[in-house]
Amino acid sequence: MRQSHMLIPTLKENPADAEIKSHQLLVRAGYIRQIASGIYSFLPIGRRVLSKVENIVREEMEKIGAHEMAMPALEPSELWKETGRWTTFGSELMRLNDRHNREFALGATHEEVITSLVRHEVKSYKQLPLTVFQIQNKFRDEARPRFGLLRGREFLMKDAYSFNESYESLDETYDKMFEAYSNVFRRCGLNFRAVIADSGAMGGKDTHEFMVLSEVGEDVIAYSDTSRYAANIEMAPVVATYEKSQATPQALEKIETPGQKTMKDVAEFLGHDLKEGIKSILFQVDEKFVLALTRGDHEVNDVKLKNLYDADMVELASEEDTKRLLGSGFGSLGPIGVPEEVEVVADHAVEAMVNVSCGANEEGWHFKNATPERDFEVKSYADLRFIEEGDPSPDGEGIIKFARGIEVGHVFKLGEFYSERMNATFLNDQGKAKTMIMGSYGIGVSRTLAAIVEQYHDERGITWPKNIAPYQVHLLSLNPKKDEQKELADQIYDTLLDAGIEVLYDDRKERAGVKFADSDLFGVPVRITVGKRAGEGVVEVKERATGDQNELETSEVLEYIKNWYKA
Ligand SMILES: O=C(C[C@@H]1CCCCN1)Cn1cnc2cc(Cl)c(F)cc2c1=O
Ligand SMILES: [Mg+2]
Repeated sequence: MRQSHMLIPTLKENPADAEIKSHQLLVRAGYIRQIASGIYSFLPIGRRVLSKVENIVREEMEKIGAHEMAMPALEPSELWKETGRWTTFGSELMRLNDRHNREFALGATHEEVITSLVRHEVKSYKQLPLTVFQIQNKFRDEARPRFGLLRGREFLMKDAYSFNESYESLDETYDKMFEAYSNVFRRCGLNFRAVIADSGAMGGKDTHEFMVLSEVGEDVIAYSDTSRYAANIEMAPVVATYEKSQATPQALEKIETPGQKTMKDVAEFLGHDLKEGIKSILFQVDEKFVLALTRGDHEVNDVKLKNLYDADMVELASEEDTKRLLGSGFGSLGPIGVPEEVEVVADHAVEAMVNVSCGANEEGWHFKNATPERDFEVKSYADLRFIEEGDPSPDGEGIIKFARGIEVGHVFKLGEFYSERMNATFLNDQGKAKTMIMGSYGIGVSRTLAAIVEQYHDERGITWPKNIAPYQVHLLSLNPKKDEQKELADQIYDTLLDAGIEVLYDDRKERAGVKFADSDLFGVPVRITVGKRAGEGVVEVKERATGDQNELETSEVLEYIKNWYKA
């Protein structure tokens, strides 16, 4: 393609509202332009890259037998009323009325739409399993769109839906999707982890998020430094074990600790380190009051507490409830002498503790030499703390490290939530009507594109992976006014095009400096420059990512490019 005819508006400066590299570079290099907050146009080179990502997704979906279709973006509200989601989704679901004043949603996701289609068209187990997908713009009125394509209000998503006759069959489809997603993100050159996002016990397989490791990611993941284990920070189970202290229990002592508020203050005041104190936090768990104990240097994981009680609500007890039940404020709470109505649970680490300090449930007083079971009852010991860097990985391989992640994919086992409410049934091999079992599987295609830029750029611009770049070769003629340069560049352009190479040809009447700067911004992997040695039939070839460059005879160019892309 000749740049003299193309719209690729590049900018020297970062746009004011662009805080992260992918947002800055995609705008500066003329890939996208914002029309409104969180809403973007893809300019020609942006559209080409988006298609490269789309096609990788499409190929991997078709490889596992998912069939592409296209569903409407206009979703009748009646369908969302059948599942109750018309009300549960508030202002994030964009809505509009047609000329007859009928209500529609602008498609945020398509479980209802696809289920309403399948319930009419699928009647027999012989038609299952069925997996369909689409690649389509979704609309979600995010309260705070930010970071360019990473959190937009209209964005490109691949959403797939599976309909299975049994949970075993759903597991098979889920595993195939899991594999396909790994292929997609590997082919996009991304450093990613499949993260256990399940709120259930360790290894719960109801849902995984695919996270690209990046400092600008919104989520924190705990991952193993030697295996592929990764889990959402609030889900990651702690498998660390604790050596029971061999110390002889000393006599309990009540000590005045005036003005010592935090665990750190108390530990310093009593002259021991944090891990020799017990942290006691009072929670309200649904209607119950629970005093959760952890070792002084650990943090209570309220999601785990919620799972332990299978509760709907877990929150810190109020000041007045704390005072009423335990007789003191937050700084002096402890497990000794708590009333019946307060249940005491403790993280496993507490069980191994002897002669430790804890609050005395009296303002400004603490106990020294407290020992579990002798001095206080614990109703149950459980994994109640947040996992920490350095903890052993739950899969037994390596140790845990933290990273921030950008969620680019999410796979769900939906079960019967939609098919039951929408009466999507099939006749099984006994002729009995059964509710279909569903899965749903999403990839943020435009978000993936931005995540690739986050992982592939340098100070001069984007450094696309070979199979994602908008073109394979960027051909520059530095001074088209010089005939020998223009003719040689035109000749190389035609040779490459005839060989099926994707070429972006900078034939503009611009200064060399402008051409080089734009070329570095675009990030096309290989650049061929026709300059002052054109007369000798010699051109320069340069690799964008490594900066390696050398000179080639015109006759060597095509072979060089073919080999470079075969490697
Ligand atoms: O989208 C999913 C589940 C899967 C993900 C993969 C592709 C198919 N759907 C979850 N989710 C997230 N945000 C939403 C936002 C709005 Cl406004 C909405 F109305 C619905 C949803 C919603 O359902
Ligand atoms: Mg998600």
